[in-house]
Amino acid sequence: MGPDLERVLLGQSELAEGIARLAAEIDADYNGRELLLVGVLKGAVMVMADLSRALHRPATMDWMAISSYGAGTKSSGVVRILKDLDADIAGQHVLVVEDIIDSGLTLSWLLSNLRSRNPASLEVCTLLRKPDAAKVEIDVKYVGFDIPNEFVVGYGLDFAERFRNLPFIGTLAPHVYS
Ligand SMILES: O=P(O)(O)OC[C@H]1O[C@H](OP(=O)(O)OP(=O)(O)O)[C@H](O)[C@@H]1O
Ligand SMILES: Nc1nc2[nH]cnc2c(=O)[nH]1
Repeated sequence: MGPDLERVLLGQSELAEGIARLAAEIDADYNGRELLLVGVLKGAVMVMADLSRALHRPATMDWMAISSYGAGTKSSGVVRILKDLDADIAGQHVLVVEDIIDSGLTLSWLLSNLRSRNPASLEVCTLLRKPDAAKVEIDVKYVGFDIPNEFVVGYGLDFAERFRNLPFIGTLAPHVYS
């Protein structure tokens, strides 16, 4: 695991089961509707890659990059668009794919931004959610795992750009961020 990590929270097989469960729910709900998956860079890359391949339906993909965390473990509260969507989403069934909802501030901002572009429907799928960290209420239709209020890394999630390529989700050892 390495000295910079404290413990494994979700291993590879648990993550694969969670993704398969989410894909089955989405498959059932979107029967007969064309789906546009909107991935939120960079953290959602792994979720998007695995979830999209677990779906049994055609789906298009687009990407947005927004940032509110800078290099540390606390939300700055200021959301910046680093890369916008390539195409218009008006009239489309949009499913936002996220790695984690922590305070909810990023997603709350993103949803109001996307809603103003008049999609036919707008829902959210997140791999992880921290119920005890929520600062705003958000209606999230698809949640992989509710986790404790600890900073996690791996499977796309970083600390100062490190750890994104770990195949599992783990917690950081305190010496890394203190
Ligand atoms: O609910 P919140 O407290 O707002 O936090 C959630 C956001 O933080 C992470 O992104 P980050 O800004 O770290 O960018 P990254 O995906 O490029 O790592 C994550 O991907 C979410 O978008
Ligand atoms: N890597 C990482 N990014 C986050 N962004 C919001 N919460 C988290 C977290 O727990 N880990």
